[in-house]
Amino acid sequence: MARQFFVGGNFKMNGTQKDLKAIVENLNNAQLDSNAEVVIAPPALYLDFVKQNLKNSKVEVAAQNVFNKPNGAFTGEISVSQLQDLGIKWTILGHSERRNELGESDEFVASKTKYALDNGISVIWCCGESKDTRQAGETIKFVENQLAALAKEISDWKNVVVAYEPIWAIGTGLVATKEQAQEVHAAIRSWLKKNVNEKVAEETRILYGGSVNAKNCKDLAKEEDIDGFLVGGASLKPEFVEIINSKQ
Ligand SMILES: O=C(CO)COP(=O)(O)O
Repeated sequence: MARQFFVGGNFKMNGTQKDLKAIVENLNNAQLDSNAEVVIAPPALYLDFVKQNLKNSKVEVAAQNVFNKPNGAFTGEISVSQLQDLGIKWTILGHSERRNELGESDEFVASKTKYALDNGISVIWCCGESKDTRQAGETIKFVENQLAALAKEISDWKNVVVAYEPIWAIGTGLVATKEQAQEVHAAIRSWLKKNVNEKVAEETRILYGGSVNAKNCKDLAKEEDIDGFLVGGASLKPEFVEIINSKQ
């Protein structure tokens, strides 16, 4: 089964209403690859604003994070039911910026992923190694450990998209080579085959993230196990359209 190409735009903590309106209008007016699935993740404060302004039915809105408890006394968090209330069907979880800056453990990320999936929210689950881990030759072992923590919690992978984002490539302009990315994507797929099952390995989309831009996306998109991208900085720019269309 061919996996549908998937492109996510992670706006991170960027944009005001004016900026976001311009980004959304650019997407509204663009010709987007009809075979690509596209989601954009604005800051939580603007989820509804972006959704209301989005007129291109090809594009869905995602949260950048969601909590693992129902509504209640959890200051600063947002709940699955609040996402559902706005008609949001996706969330990113386990981004390295949250793991590293905010101390989210593998177990916490896995628990939030389970909670979101159990309650009908699809998840872009992120993994990826630091520069030190890569230099120590431990990239694959590291990513496999992150996967193992997730696999302990979840059994249904149907609504999971994996994003491999090496930390040294995020926001640095140092994109992974297509060989480096393909090697880890293939390792993730073979881990899924061995530890979950063949169908999940075959069907799960594995995205690459880290300094993807209009120039490097086409070559990366040709790799067998790269099923799309999770884009940071370039998703705020008009070139995001070229990245969405990189498989055309
Ligand atoms: O972290 C990323 C997407 O989640 C990648 O960010 P950049 O594309 O800015 O490197």
